[in-house]
Amino acid sequence: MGNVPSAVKHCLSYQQLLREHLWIGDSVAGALDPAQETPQLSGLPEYVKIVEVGPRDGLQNEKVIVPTDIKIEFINQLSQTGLSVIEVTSFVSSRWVPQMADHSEVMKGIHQYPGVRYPVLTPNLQGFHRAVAAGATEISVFGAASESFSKKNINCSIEESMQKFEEVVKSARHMNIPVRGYVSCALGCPYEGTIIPQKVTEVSKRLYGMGCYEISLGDTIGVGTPGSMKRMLESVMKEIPPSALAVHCHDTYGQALANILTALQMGINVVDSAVSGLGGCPYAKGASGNVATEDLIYMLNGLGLNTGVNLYKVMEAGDFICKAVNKTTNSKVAQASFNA
Ligand SMILES: CC(C)(COP(=O)([O-])OP(=O)([O-])OC[C@H]1O[C@@H](n2cnc3c(N)ncnc32)[C@H](O)[C@@H]1OP(=O)([O-])[O-])[C@@H](O)C(=O)NCCC(=O)NCCSC(=O)C[C@@](C)(O)CC(=O)[O-]
Repeated sequence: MGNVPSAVKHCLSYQQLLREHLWIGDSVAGALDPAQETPQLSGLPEYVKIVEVGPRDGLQNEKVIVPTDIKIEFINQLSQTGLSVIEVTSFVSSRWVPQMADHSEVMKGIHQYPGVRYPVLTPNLQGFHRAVAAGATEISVFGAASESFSKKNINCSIEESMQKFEEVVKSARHMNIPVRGYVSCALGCPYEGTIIPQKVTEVSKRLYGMGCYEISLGDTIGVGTPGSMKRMLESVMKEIPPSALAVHCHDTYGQALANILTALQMGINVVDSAVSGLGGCPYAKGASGNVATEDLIYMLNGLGLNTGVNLYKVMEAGDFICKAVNKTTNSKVAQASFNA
């Protein structure tokens, strides 16, 4: 059984999972090649990059403050799963998001593994300078396609936010720091309801134009469907190539995996997710967790798509953080495996 984590060895469905060809990461993967047996759906990429947002999006809405050393251990465990991008924290106001108040300690405390990138969120120059001082080498700015959400989330209009982001991107460029751009409410807003694809396209284009290397389109409250995802992406892709886009799906209405599959079929190969389906935005009432990384990997493995991520190690990290925050996992795959 090679390097199988101990908690996973003991779950009854481990053998069953092996039979289902889910093991990725050692010789078993070579022996069982899911791609040979899995009929490929059309238009899918060969490789999918997962951006793990559990330590940031996953924890930011937790009411009880998670101790800094637990956050650090969580990130260190995730770093050993094969994930290549782990969003660590956000350099926002502790008055607005108390859970992220230890951003500098977390950033400084993690072990940075070779081959893993550790971006952080920065809403403005103040956050940017603090992030750099703490050792961040990649950042994300986070805008919205909804005026009301922008105001509630970062206390300024979309136009004002773009001006702040321009300053951040300019400073980041001087330091060769890559910047990712988020567009929240891409498929709906908790305050305005429907958001038209043209608005999402307009904001995405601004962020891409100012130098964000990738635009992550967020279904912040998880209301999208494959239909609305397709319509939104068709519009955004008129201005931005799919190679510079990512999707970020919350699972409130249980559509996240279907929405992600739609995006993959349209040529997108970067997907955000959070271990155990943790997550939610404090300023998006009713939003549930992100799509669970475990469930995403299970789907991608079943499609024969390469992620380079070890599902079992991700399940272990999920088990660790769920126990630490006293929560039951939202991942169906973890539930099925551990409860079988
Ligand atoms: C943006 C601000 C700071 C504006 O907040 P503000 O109150 O408008 O800020 P201000 O510029 O007027 O300054 C007021 C005070 O905040 C301080 N301040 C100013 N900037 C910072 C900073 N960077 N870090 C720490 N402190 C800061 C500043 O120093 C000052 O302190 P005082 O003088 O009163 O003691 C605030 O609204 C904020 O922190 N918002 C963050 C909210 C947040 O993190 N939301 C969750 C993000 S999730 C999300 O957006 C969705 C996403 C990305 O996950 C994708 C999806 O799911 O779709």
